[in-house]
Amino acid sequence: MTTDVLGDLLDALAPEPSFSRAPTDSTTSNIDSFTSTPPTSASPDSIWLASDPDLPKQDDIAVPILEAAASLLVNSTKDEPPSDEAASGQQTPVGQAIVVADKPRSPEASSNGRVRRARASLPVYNLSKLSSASTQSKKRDATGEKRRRTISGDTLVDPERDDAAEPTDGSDTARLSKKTKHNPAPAEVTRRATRLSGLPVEDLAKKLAALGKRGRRNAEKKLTNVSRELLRLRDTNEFAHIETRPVLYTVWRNGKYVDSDEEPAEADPPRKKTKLEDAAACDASAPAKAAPDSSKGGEIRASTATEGPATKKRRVKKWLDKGLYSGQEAPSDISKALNAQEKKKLASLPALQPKPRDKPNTVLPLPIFNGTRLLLAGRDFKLPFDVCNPLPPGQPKPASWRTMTKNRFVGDASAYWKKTPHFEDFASKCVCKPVDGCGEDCQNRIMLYECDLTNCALGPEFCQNRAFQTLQERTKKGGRYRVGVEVYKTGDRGYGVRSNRCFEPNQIIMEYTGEIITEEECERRMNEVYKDNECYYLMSFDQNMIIDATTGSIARFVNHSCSPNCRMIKWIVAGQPRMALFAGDRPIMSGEELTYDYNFDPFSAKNVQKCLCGAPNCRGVLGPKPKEVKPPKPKEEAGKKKGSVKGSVKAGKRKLKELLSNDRDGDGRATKKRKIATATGVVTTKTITTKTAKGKSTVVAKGRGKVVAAKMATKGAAKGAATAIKRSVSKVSVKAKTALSKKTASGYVVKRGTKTTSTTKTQTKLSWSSSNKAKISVASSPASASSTIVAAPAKSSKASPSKKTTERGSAKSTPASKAARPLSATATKEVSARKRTPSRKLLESATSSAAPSPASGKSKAAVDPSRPSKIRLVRESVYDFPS
Ligand SMILES: C[S@@+](CC[C@H](N)C(=O)[O-])C[C@H]1O[C@@H](n2cnc3c(N)ncnc32)[C@H](O)[C@@H]1O
Repeated sequence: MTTDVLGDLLDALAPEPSFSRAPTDSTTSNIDSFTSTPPTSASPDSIWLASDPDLPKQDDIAVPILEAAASLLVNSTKDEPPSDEAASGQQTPVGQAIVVADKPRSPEASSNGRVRRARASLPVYNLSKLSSASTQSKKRDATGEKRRRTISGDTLVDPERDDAAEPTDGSDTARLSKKTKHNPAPAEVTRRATRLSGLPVEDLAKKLAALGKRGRRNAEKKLTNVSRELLRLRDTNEFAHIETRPVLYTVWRNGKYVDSDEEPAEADPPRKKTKLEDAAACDASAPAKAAPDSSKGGEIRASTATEGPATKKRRVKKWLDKGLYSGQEAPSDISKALNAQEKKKLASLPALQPKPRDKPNTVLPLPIFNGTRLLLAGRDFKLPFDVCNPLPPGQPKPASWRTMTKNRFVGDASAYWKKTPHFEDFASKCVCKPVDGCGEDCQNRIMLYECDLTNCALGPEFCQNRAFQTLQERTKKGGRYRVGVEVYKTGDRGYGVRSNRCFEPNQIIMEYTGEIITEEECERRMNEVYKDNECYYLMSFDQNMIIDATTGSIARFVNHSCSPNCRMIKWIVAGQPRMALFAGDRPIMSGEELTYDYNFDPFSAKNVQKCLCGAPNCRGVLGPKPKEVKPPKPKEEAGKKKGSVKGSVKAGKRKLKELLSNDRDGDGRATKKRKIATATGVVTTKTITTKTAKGKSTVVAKGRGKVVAAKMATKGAAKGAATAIKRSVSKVSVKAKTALSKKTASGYVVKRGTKTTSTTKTQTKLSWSSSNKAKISVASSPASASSTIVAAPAKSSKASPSKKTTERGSAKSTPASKAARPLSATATKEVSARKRTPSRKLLESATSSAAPSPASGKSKAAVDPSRPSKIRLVRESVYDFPS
């Protein structure tokens, strides 16, 4: 009996994937296809899933069958009388064989093969629905029966066949399936853990091993047979997971299966209470409360009472389809705006009537038809204040050039720089307090020295005189807004630089960097390297050196304008001269082209370029700045300005420049107009006028002239109009010690008078004078507080009249007073020629221009004792002679 049962069991198990546990090599492929075969009577899906290695083991699937068989085995070994079902050829289906409620402790197995946990209270589940048999529930039976196939051994059993068509091989599994179908589970079935059933759950592999050789061979043989059937099955829709019948959905509620056929249709689940209902409820509970106001509420209640659950009425936003100004009168003719009648009507709108209790409206709304008018009139688009407004991509770009973010000394420049440490003589140190914040009165600021740890007691949190540091901070992270400028192609002047953000007045914008070269190197480059260039990026810098920004920052692309919005200013930063572009006195808007006045002196007519800046005051050519002649102020006005000028004198170089015309000393006393050597013929004379704010010292300026690279005479358009140029204005603060009779290598001569002051502000006017080995006479007219420097060419007679000569003097620039000027293309080319052959005519005119000096030919300064203490800071420079 046991052997028969086992045989049946093997037959039943033959097509099951569990057999893949002991495959032979020859059957591996079959097993593969076999394991991926979906439908079996036991659990089709699980077989398909078994092909996935990540999914539960196949043992788990085989276990229920084995257990079912085992239960049969147990029954048979005990020789128990067959039950009625068994007698009638019906056996307990798998689902029922697991547990029956009235035998709680009897051996049982989970219907789906999974080990169940024991539970203290044995809840009653409708296992026929929950278990795999539940998939064969009534509904499933009705709709999904056709899909079920039963595999018995190697024979597919047609589920449509009636009971008479019993499987021929007597497969228990097939029978079991049938029984399951025809014997619905009893109403009360409980779930029990398999491990509590007492039956050992044997491993299939063990069972196979126990079969012996022959048994295994039989089993394998059956497997190969089965696989052919399964291969056929593979082509079915079911295998390909093509659903041909509708999917049935089951309903679960509170963790329990709800059979819609069995259970009476429940009322709709409680809807979320709408606010309206809440309101109605509230109203119902407290009618007295709601009664006094709102007839509306009453309506709502009425409607809810009569119509049942109220649906929320959607609020319709009028303006969605009517527009923002819906309900307002529009002008009959929008091009004429409102006529009087319409205005009157508009004014009578109740919404516009003043209410006595209303607070006054301080924020005025836009006029109602503002938009209409704007559309009709139009307006240039302009972004708000500090919005970054870069150009769109795809702009033409200049040919690539090597950029340099820091100045670099090239060749002898470094050595030359070190040899002349004249800045140390004027090393500035401010005495500002936190409350001052290194503002306009800051000593360093006036001297154009940037504050740092060494020369300023205030930290960066208080000090406002750290423009270069601020610039570095601003730009180090990069980004268009932080950089704030971009190169763009202008219509007629090549490339230029525009702002893509706004800048405040006098704010630092970008640094002008490049290679710092000596004059000789500049000359060499002009003759050899740049000889075919159209644009030059050379600018006079400091100590007669030149910045060549051919390799440098984008500041080199900044164009000239006769009415500029920026300035190029040289500052001393940590002892080093640095040049940067600063915004002018007015703010710069986003999108403006950045320009500064080149104050450009071409060396020859060849180099005169037409200026295309388009400013109303355009000089017509790229040339030097004309002399500023301002009408003298009426006395009264001058008197009124007494106090203000005093303050303004402290205001630094830029403000002093403006105040030059007022010519007032530090005490507010009006001074006489400075004598400025006027240009005669082609000679350009530089005059340095100094003025101090305090003290009574006498200053005599004396020194030797030296050609400054950037001092270029005008020719061509500027010919004959060469004028004394107010070159730069600076305030110089000198310590008493250093100020005393100190002649510096840079050509400054500073003498102290009777009293010393620790801080003295000096206003410097610089004009250029020409000379050949110039002996500069500095003369102070008793009547004038200013010193005029005129050229007294000592050996002019020796010069050939046919040749131009310019001799370099020994003048050095002050850190603060030297303006940045681009060099003309041929500037340096002609310098050497001029050195040797000065024009007699020019020299004569130079001499004549020295005529006002009482002591022509010698440096001399007369002192006006009536004048207050002054330190006159004189810088001498000799200008070359234009032909
Ligand atoms: C330092 S570069 C400026 C950048 C130059 N536009 C470029 O494309 O490289 C100086 C040259 O620009 C031109 N330039 C600058 N400003 C000008 C102006 N206002 N009118 C005419 N040309 C100007 C002149 O050719 C001048 O020699």
